[in-house]
Amino acid sequence: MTSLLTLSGVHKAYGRTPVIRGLDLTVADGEFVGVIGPNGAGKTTAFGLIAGHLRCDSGTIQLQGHDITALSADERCRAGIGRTFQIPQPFAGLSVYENALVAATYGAGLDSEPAAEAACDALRRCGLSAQGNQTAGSLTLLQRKRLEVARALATSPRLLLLDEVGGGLTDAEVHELLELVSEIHAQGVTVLWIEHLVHALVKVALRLVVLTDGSLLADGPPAEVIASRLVRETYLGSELEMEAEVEHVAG
Ligand SMILES: Nc1ncnc2c1ncn2[C@@H]1O[C@H](COP(=O)(O)OP(=O)(O)OP(=O)(O)O)[C@@H](O)[C@H]1O
Repeated sequence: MTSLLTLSGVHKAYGRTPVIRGLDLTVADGEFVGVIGPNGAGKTTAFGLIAGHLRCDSGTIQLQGHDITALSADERCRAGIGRTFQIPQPFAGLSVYENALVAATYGAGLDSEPAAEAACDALRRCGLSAQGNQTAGSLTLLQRKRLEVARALATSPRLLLLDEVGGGLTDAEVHELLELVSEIHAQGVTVLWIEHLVHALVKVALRLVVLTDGSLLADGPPAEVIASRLVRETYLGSELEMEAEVEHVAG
């Protein structure tokens, strides 16, 4: 598999507080990578750096061998990076279809006809075709999660960054979301998914990376990473819920 995304020696501080410390990460085309780590580890910051919503202090980011470090978020979106946000902010008064259309038009920069096609396609893939005319504000929580994924998909990404889309869902709803993301991955989209629901993530991710204090603590097959003593020790004493997640998966 060829390399799709490469982070080399990436650093980022907020003021004087370093948050990402020399992060190196390579993701091959077609991978499905889960990203875990305690609260404040820098996971969302790393996504912001990859998607261009934040700037690296130093280091480089490459997409398909091209240096994208200096590109804006819009340019990176057009280069094939789509993302969801931890706190989804759909246009509540617009219809579901219009929300996807805005992403295709302004995110991906498509003209009206291809944008309409991309929006419809994204809604279909996310099981929201029947809700196209409903306002986004009237959706259930699971449908809002689906819409968040659809908005990212409407930009036709090669690399999809999912930031805790599973939060707040019931087990059955999480299962539906896993199926949705697995289908998207099977359609050829490379997935990088931050999720606190480790037990759910390990069912679908083929590789797991653990971020702690802004650098990689572990990287490998999910079962091996979760079983690693270092990883389990990192979660010990962290939030109880997370500790339980890791212990539950490790058995
Ligand atoms: N805009 C900001 N300004 C200052 N500090 C920030 C900012 N955004 C995040 N931080 C801090 O940077 C650190 C890393 O935050 P980040 O959200 O990247 O971690 P995370 O691993 O995604 O955490 P969580 O799992 O809680 O979402 C935290 O200590 C956070 O408080």
